[in-house]
Amino acid sequence: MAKISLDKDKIRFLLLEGVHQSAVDTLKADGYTNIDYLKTSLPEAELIERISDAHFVGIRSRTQLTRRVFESAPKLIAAGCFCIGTNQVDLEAAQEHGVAVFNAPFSNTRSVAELVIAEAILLLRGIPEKSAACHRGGWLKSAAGAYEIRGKTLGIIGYGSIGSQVSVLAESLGMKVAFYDVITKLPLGNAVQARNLNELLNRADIVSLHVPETGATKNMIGAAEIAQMKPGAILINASRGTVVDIDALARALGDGHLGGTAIDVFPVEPRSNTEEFVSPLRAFDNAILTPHIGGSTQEAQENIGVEVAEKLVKYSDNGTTTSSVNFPEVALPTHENVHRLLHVHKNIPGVLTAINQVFSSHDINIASQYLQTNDKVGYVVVDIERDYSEVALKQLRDIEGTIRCRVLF
Ligand SMILES: NC(=O)C1=CN([C@@H]2O[C@H](COP(=O)(O)OP(=O)(O)OC[C@H]3O[C@@H](n4cnc5c(N)ncnc54)[C@H](O)[C@@H]3O)[C@@H](O)[C@H]2O)C=CC1
Ligand SMILES: O=C(O)CCC(=O)C(=O)O
Repeated sequence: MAKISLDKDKIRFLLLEGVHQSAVDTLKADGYTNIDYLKTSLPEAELIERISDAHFVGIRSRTQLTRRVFESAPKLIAAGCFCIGTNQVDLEAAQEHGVAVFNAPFSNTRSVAELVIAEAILLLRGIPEKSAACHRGGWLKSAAGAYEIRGKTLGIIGYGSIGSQVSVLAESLGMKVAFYDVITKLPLGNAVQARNLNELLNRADIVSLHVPETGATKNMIGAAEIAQMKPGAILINASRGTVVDIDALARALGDGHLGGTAIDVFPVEPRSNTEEFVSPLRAFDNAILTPHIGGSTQEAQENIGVEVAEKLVKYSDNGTTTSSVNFPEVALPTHENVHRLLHVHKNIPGVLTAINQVFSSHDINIASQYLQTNDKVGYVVVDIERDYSEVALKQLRDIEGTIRCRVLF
């Protein structure tokens, strides 16, 4: 029969936002050479044009994969977020279009945690203002308002991978740690879980945010929450820009209620390094402002490049979806001497029966079959021992509820 699956050099990858070279190397090592590599993100209209014939797309946090983008990407089978956060992707639209989304849930955790600790030390010493004064020819030699972090209380909001890593580093420097999380978590070391957000805000000298962007975390820290913080306390946000009300924070720096801040993420971030960064926080020397680089270290980016590219390769080569953030997870063995059929469909009754009916009506022997579902989507993988007709494949694609059906040889 005619070859139905694509040769590797025909499978097109669109990599944006300058993902690390390790991603390109990993893809090439596995035979994927058709790679369109861009250093920047793309605005929606341009992205729609570039993605129209891509099978895989790789992004970081700037590129918005919207419903319109998925509607314009008929060949797309997977998206790789070369970062932790996946809030820039319409995960529901991706799922409805049969696009599996992968990320790197741990590779930049340590980089963010180190930055937060460094910022806590610098802010408690008043270094940002002192450094800014030196740059302008000033000389603020004084111990007034300068403190060690030893013995101070760090309040962590969101005790997940990053929050708990910050907790360990902070304790190793002699800090006390309290945390607030919506889930009851095992505290590491001597950390204690606060009963509610206000309790944490009331007792912490430094508050650091490590929650994902969700409806519940939008403006989680606004004027009312800042008012609960101790006079002179420090606020650090390296999570997502939507979590802090920046105008309220600027007012609290202006009236002196807060002693300083470090912000790495903003409600609106420039799309490229040439676009102007606009924020009311630019007015304050005691605000460390960084361009969303919490996870931007060589170590993290290299690891992320390999990790996400390997997940894309695995999905392309054998259909494995382990650790996908929006797809039913299936860990598959290699498929030697069989053809492997991947069928993604709406999770509605009768699809599996219909699939099996097609196989039995064509007398096709099934070597093995795997099924996993979530509330919206079903993912069936079938290894077929013998040759089969394109008619059978068309019938499989025509089954009601089918989103995507592809064959691996
Ligand atoms: N600045 C940067 O470059 C980077 C930023 N990030 C951001 O950091 C976030 C956290 O990363 P991880 O620690 O890996 O995520 P994680 O998923 O391991 O931890 C998040 C924690 O927040 C908790 N949480 C969720 N909603 C909450 C709420 N409403 N109130 C209190 N706690 C809540 C969760 O229960 C969980 O324990 C990411 O979602 C991403 O947005 C991640 C990496 C780099
Ligand atoms: O490196 C990036 O572009 C984004 C890092 C980040 O925010 C994440 O990993 O969630």
